[in-house]
Amino acid sequence: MRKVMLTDTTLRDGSHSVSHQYSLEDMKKIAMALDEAGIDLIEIGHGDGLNGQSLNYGFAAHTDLEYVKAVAGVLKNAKLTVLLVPGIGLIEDLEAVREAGVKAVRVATHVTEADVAEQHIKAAKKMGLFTVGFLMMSHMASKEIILQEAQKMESYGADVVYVTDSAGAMLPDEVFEKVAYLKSHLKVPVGHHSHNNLGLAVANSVKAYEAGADYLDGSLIGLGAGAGNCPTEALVAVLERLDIPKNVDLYSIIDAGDKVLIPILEAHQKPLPRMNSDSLIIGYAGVYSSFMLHARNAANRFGVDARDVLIELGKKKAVGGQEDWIIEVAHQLANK
Ligand SMILES: C[C@H](O)CC(=O)C(=O)O
Ligand SMILES: [Mn+2]
Repeated sequence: MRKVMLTDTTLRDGSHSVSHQYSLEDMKKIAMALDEAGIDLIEIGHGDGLNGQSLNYGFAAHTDLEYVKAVAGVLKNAKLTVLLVPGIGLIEDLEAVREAGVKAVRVATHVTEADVAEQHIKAAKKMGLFTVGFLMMSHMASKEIILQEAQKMESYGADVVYVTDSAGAMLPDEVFEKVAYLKSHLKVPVGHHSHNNLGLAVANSVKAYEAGADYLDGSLIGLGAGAGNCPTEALVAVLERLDIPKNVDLYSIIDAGDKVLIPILEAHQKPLPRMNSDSLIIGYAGVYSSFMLHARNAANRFGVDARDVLIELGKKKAVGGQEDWIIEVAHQLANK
């Protein structure tokens, strides 16, 4: 059986769950626990990636550079990783965090827009970074289109390409079909990042492995946008039951969640992630997970149902970066 590499995103996607308010000490403690447990890549920073700090996406307690500087020195084995959405993050931002100790980057684009990653992937490779192409909202495109976009990322130099289920909208057979198709046509390895909106994150991750994925994602206790990500500790337990080799130790990763992350969430007075009716609707409607908070706010403001706002955005095929649309949609629904 081939080994699976695990990326933990508690400190990046998971930062949505703490409104991007991790302190430097929180980041350090969690990163050390993940590193000790054997996580291969630890992704950190604002939930929306490098330079995500804005009125649209929310201001973080610290800049990405401050977080990177705090964490880089405490990791022994894991690759310190950031996420970059071209247009939100700039090549200069990547250069700055690379100088501060970042070893890997995931360059994320909407599933049909790999072209916008060309300069960023090429620049990342030139900087000597392990570079992952991250095709978001992969439920919105056919396997043929995903392959076409993945091949672009591969041609720019990506070391791995991800089928990313940003909205937690994909079903197990769909994950298998799309990952297997990429695996049989790409030269580089394939990865899968899941969200738990339909309660399928662990099952979909296992399906992705069975289809040939070599990289899988999780976050401690499933922290993350919307219903959260695939819970790393549950994924590790299932991989262990299936005898799939990995570098992560089960008890240490469980302890990282229980003894390190949960007390930090309690100190921030933040609830643990769970599937609720809103996040279920996100998976059902097939919209981006981080739309949830904005949809709730807009729904309250205009006196409409957040579920209708999300379903309408799904019909309009709204993508990350179009958060301003949420208010417009809520306003239109209110005027109907
Ligand atoms: C920028 C996004 O939050 C990346 C991600 O984690 C996803 O699409 O899912
Ligand atoms: Mn995500």
